[in-house]
Amino acid sequence: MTTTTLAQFNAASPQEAAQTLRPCLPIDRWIEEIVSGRPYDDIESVVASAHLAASPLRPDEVDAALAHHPRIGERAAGDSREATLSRSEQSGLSIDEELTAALRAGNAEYEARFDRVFLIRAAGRSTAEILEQLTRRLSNDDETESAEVADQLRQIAILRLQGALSA
Ligand SMILES: NC(=O)NC1=NC(=O)NC1=O
Repeated sequence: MTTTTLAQFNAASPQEAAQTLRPCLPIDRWIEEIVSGRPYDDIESVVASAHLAASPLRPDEVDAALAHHPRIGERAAGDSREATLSRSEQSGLSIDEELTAALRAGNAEYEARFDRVFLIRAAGRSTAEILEQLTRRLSNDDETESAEVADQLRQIAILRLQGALSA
């Protein structure tokens, strides 16, 4: 994970600053709002700006961003920054056959119900907890679930941003 210092981020060209943000959340409007808020006094201010720009995320923005997330339990292929991040976020998942099979079935059920990949902030969560969340969210109505997906996406973006910037 290459980190950028806050000073470098503030001093970079808009294009370079955008490159730091894109693997966190590939939404142009979100990236541009944060880039245009530079210079920031501290990382907390960048995070606050990122949170504001992601509240709310439009449904079309969420759908576009989801395309960059592999299924939970499936290893992201390739060596892009996003794939590397995704693999590290999912590194805590269990290799227990039963849990893995249940997760695979849950993903399929979720995709049949909501017609998109199940997205959850995986960092810091066990497979059992992810399964629990998946099961709970399966009974959400569409509107509630759309809001939950946007919130998970925002959490992943903020975690990635905090990992990408160093003081
Ligand atoms: N389908 C997913 O939830 N994917 C992911 N969650 C994360 O926290 N990182 C991912 O790639």
